[in-house]
Amino acid sequence: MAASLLLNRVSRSVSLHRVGPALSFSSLDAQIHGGRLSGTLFPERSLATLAEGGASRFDEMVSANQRKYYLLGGKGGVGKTSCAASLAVKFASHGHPTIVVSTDPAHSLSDSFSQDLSGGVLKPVQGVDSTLLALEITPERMKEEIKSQAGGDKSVKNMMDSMGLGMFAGELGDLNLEDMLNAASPGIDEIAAISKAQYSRFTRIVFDTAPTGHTLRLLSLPDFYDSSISKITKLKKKVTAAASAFTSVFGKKKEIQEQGPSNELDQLKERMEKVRNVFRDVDTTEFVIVTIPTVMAINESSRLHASLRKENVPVQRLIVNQLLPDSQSDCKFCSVRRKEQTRVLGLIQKDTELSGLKLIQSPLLDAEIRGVPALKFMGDLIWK
Ligand SMILES: Nc1ncnc2c1ncn2[C@@H]1O[C@H](COP(=O)(O)OP(=O)(O)OP(=O)(O)O)[C@@H](O)[C@H]1O
Repeated sequence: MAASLLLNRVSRSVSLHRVGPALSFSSLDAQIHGGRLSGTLFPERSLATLAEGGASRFDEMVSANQRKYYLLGGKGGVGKTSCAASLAVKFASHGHPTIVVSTDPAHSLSDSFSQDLSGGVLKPVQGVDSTLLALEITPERMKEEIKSQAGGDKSVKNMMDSMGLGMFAGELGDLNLEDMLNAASPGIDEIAAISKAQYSRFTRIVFDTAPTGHTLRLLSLPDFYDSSISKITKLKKKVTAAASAFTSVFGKKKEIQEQGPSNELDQLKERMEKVRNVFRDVDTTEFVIVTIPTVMAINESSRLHASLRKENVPVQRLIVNQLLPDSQSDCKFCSVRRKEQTRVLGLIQKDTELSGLKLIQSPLLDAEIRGVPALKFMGDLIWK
C-alpha cells in the first residue's frame, strides 16, 4: 500500500508519526524544514519533493503590502476550496489581514473550516492567530439588490419606461437586460463591495470560485453589463437627438422626458468597471488554476486557461492536487495510478496553454482537509 498520509486530528492539533507503511498525524509537532519532515521521517521522499518545494513562490505572493486578489478555480471537486482556504490561512498567519470569499453557490468554505460561515456576511474565522474573515456569497440576496436598483421592477419595459424610453424597449430586443438583472452571477456585487474603502485594510482577498463554467461567466459579466448599459445609454442619446431634431423641424415638443440614463444604471456601470479592472490588473490579481492528475481535468484546465487568456485575466500558477505520494511498497492499484499521473504530468509539459505556468504538486492526504490545523498543514505543503 502506498505510504499515504493519515490526518487524524486530535483536539485542535495534528502531528506526524509513522504507522506501518502509512504516515499518520496525531499532533502538529512535526516541523517541515525545507521539505524534510523532522521527527518521524517520510523515508522514501520528503513531502516537499511532491509539493515541489518553492514552486509556488509564496515569497512573491506574500511580499507586497498593496492589496492583492487571488482567484482559485477549476473543474468541480479538484480541491479549489481546500487550496483557497489554505492560502487564506497562510496569508493571515504571515500578517496580511485577509478575506476569503466563496462565489460558489454550492458553498463549502464552512465545511473546509469546520465553522458556520454562511449567511452572506463577513464572519471571523476562529483558530487563526491574525485577521481572517470569510464570506459565502448568497446569490439570492445579490439578485434582489440588483433588481431593487433597477427601479424595483424586473421587466425591461418598465425599466425603460422609468427612463422615458418605454416606446423603444423593442429596439433593445437583442439586449437580454432581463437576464442581466434576473441572473446576475453571484459575486459581482460583493467583489464591487469589497473594493470599497471600509475593506481597504485587507491586503489579501482570496476567492474560492465555482467550477469552471460559472466562473467564466462571473469574469465576463462586467463586460456584459458594460455593453448592455452602454447600449441603453447610446439609445437614449439617439432618441434625445432625434427628439430635438423633431422639435426644431415641426416645432412640436415630443413627450421625451429629458432624463439622463437612470443613475442606478450609471452606478451599476461604475461598479462593473471597478470589478473588471480588478480582474484584469496584472499587478494586483492572479487566477490560480487547480486540477487533479487526470486527462479530463487537464483538458478542462487547458480550456479554462485559454478563456482566461482571452479575458486578459492574469494566470501564473497551476496546482496539480491529490498526487499519490511516492512509496517503495506499491500495490497494483497505486502503481497503475502513479504511472497514469506521471503520464498526465507529461501532458501538462506539452500543453500549449499550461506548460508556461508554475507547476505546484500537492500530495494526496488520506483524510479530508477540514479545520484550521489541517488547512495550515496543507498550506505548508503547497504554498512555499
Ligand atoms: N490533497 C488532498 N488530499 C486529500 N483530500 C483532499 C485533498 N484536496 C482536497 N481534498 C478533499 O477533497 C474534497 C473536495 O475538496 P474541495 O471541496 O476543496 O474541492 P472543490 O474543488 O472546492 O469542490 P467543489 O467543486 O465541489 O466546490 C474534500 O473532501 C477535501 O477535503
